[in-house]
Amino acid sequence: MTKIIAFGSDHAGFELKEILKPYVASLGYEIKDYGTLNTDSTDYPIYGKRVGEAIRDHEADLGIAICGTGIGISLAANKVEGVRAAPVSDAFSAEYARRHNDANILALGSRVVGPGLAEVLVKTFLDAEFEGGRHQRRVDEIKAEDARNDAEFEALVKSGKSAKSAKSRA
Ligand SMILES: O=C(CO)[C@H](O)[C@H](O)[C@H](O)COP(=O)(O)O
Repeated sequence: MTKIIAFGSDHAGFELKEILKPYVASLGYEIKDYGTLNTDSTDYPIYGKRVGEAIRDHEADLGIAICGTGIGISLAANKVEGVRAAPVSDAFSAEYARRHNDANILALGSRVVGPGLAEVLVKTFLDAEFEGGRHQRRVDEIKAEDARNDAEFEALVKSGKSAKSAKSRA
């Protein structure tokens, strides 16, 4: 089944978003655009939230969120339950954000990376697969925190599926 990629950006990321959308479509993905729709000054939390909610609500499989640095929009997206947004500007991190962290949103800084590197980062991210195994346990621990479910986190630790106890981490 064709995977759906949710795009979102603020004004700083708009032009890069418009460059990346046809590129990602050419790779065989379906595109959904959650704005912004022009370069008028706006606020990145709006679009980080929208892309995050698209992932949470299963409207899209993965997201690409763009602001000037990639930081603000990833901070906003990461407030949405189930979102793991990774601000990335190198290919190694783009690959391992998927392989080890099961990141579901790639956050890019349009003032950090040019369009050529951005395409490499996007393709690397989309091509990589989550490895599971020991990484699943760690992502599960993030999910437990994500839901602010301390009981679930403690249960994971007690079950022995977690590497260390919560106390030894403190
Ligand atoms: O990078 C960003 C947030 O992390 C934003 O895209 C903006 O670049 C930054 O907030 C500056 O915004 P400006 O209004 O374009 O100066």
